[in-house]
Amino acid sequence: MAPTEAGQHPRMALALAAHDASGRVTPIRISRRDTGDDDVAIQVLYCGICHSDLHTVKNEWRTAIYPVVPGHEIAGLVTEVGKNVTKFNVGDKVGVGCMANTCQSCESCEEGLENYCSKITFTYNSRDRDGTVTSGGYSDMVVVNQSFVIRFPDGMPLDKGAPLLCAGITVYTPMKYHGLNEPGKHIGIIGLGGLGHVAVKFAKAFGMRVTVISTSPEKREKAVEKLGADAFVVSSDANQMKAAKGTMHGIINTASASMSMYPYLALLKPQGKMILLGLPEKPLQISAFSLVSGGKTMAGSCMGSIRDTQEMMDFAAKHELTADIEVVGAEDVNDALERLAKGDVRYRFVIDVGNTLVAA
Ligand SMILES: NC(=O)C1=CN([C@@H]2O[C@H](COP(=O)(O)OP(=O)(O)OC[C@H]3O[C@@H](n4cnc5c(N)ncnc54)[C@H](OP(=O)(O)O)[C@@H]3O)[C@@H](O)[C@H]2O)C=CC1
Ligand SMILES: O=C/C=C/c1ccc(O)c(O)c1
Ligand SMILES: [Zn+2]
Ligand SMILES: [Zn+2]
Repeated sequence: MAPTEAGQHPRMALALAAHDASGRVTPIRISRRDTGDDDVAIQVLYCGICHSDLHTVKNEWRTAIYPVVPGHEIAGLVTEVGKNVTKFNVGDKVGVGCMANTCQSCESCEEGLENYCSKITFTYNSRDRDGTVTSGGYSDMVVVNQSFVIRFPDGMPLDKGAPLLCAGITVYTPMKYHGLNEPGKHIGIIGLGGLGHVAVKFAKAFGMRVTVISTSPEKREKAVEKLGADAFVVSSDANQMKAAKGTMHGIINTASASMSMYPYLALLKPQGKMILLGLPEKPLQISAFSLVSGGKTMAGSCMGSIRDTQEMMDFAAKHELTADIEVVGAEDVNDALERLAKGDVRYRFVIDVGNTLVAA
């Protein structure tokens, strides 16, 4: 299908965009800004397919600004740098996650927690400073301010490393800031998908006991044998949930759909913490008693800072920790999005942009 025209910047790029809430994308020509003094231009080689992309293109969060070019687990090569850019050179292996700009002056930005900036611009589907809408990494090139570009450490592959730029940092951050990275502690991971499976890998790298809590019994064998989970609990099995009751110091919730929190909070020890990462379309159901009795905490966590993202990538490279991926061509992205909606991926789709998103 011939790409359609769109965009207000001076140079053209190829992309895949959603034009409605069907959950499908089609080829489109978009425009990208010229490389400014503080910008890095990147040839996109790989881009992960995060469930947030699916929530967005299906307008489940009611935020879609169509045409939406999703993609925020971007990996590629530097092709051009602005005159103020000193940290990167042409040919460098780099990545871009979910942030493309922040105000750099609010309290959060001042604290180095720009992921909580009140004026954040996301890499995709987000109004930028110049009024245009950001287009993400389902595209053959991106232009990003140098402050939001991550260096790929030596030995970290672009394809298996791309999902760490969102899934990786999103699970790493709460483990770091909520003391859920201490050897010997017991952590539960709800949802064995893109975020969930890298959460298992990071938790094991931190020396923790890990229990996967899943709606999919068929995921058990690989979770234990391949990912190294110490235990696997099927959330619909009352006996398995009862046996795990009150045993976990913390739980990372990556579920992409709504659920009743009661049975999951019961798995926490007194004063345990449930960290919410999943962003389901519908609200979660929770009763006060399930938090109050036991003095338990629920906290949200959003992506992570650029500094922590670089720290996470370096940690992952040192521990040879990468995502388990299924590489798809641009022509198969719609099938991948359909399969993702059904949980039929082990555990992250990654688009081979460099070899397959090419002009017809
Ligand atoms: N807070 C943040 O900064 C970020 C949030 N997100 C959000 O995190 C969520 C997960 O993203 P991602 O890992 O890419 O998604 P995936 O689809 O890869 O994984 C989600 C997992 O949730 C589980 N799940 C699905 N439905 C239910 C249900 N009804 N009850 C319990 N578990 C369920 C499934 O695991 P299983 O089969 O094992 O049950 C599924 O594999 C999304 O909502 C996404 O938007 C993503 C990135 C950043
Ligand atoms: O997949 C990454 C999405 C992160 C995200 C976090 C918070 C929020 O409000 C979003 O719109 C996206
Ligand atoms: Zn994401
Ligand atoms: Zn700010």
